[in-house]
Amino acid sequence: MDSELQPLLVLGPPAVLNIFKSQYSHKYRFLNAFSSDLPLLQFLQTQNTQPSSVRAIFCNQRQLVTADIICSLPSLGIIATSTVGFDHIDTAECRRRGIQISTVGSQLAADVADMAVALLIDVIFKISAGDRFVKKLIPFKLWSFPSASKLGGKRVGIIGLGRIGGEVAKRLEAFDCIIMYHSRNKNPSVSYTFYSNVVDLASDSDVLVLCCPLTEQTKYIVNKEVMLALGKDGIIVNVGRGALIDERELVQCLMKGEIGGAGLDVFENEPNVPKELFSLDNVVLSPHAGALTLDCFMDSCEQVAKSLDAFFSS
Ligand SMILES: O=CC(=O)O
Repeated sequence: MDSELQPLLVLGPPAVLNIFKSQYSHKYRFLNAFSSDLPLLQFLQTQNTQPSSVRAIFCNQRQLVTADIICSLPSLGIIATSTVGFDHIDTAECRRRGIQISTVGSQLAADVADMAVALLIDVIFKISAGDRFVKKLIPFKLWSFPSASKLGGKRVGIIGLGRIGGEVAKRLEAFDCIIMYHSRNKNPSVSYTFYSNVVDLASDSDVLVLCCPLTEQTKYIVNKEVMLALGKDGIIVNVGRGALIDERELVQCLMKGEIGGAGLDVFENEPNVPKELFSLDNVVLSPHAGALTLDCFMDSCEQVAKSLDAFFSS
């Protein structure tokens, strides 16, 4: 019976939810507030649900879990996000209330790392640009496409050597890239060169790959100074969060040729993407799709389910 099911407030789009629903509808009553325009309390009323009966939220980065939302739910004990990043959740309010935040990991890290490498290869070898070129080709011009540079030997500065950054490093090592990194602390278990300063890392790198979480400390970690240090042939790949880069400056640097190119899976004001980037052949854009593989969805669902099980059985 419905009344025996745990209410689970869903704040995120249907893709992962639909998979989760198909597997766990015997346990949870899904309150899909993401598709509702109503304020939360009104929405819960339409679902005949008391705010105090909601102990868990299932979300992802497409909807903010604000202090207001958290405050409306007096019994909330866990926020399970099907993402690695949790910058969409008001962590200060969670700390204050002792609310647990659970995130997901390994499959997602692997897929996002693959996306980072794919974007880098695309920018370096001009694959998307070449595709556009061939499709509007006047045959005798085939050989006039600008040449690419090789990936092997490139010095890659990874910002954030956590799970995703570690996977990126592993993959790019196999391409004979030289790996360096910046993170909050030096990681004694890796031999890559550590930089405590991002500008220094950028001046010694051909490529910067952003993989760190977005926090107050990392917002705009790549600013104009960092981009100028990277230089006119430098490439930036961002699979972390858009606001890790000062996007306005990024657009300017790309348009003025102050950096060489960019592969971007994330944007500062998603779902908005700066239109100036659309006509740049040295820029490859992707719709925050690094973690959109079916394997990733399945794995995330399993991990969210485990966290919720542990929470409800404790
Ligand atoms: O963006 C995706 C994630 O943080 O998992």
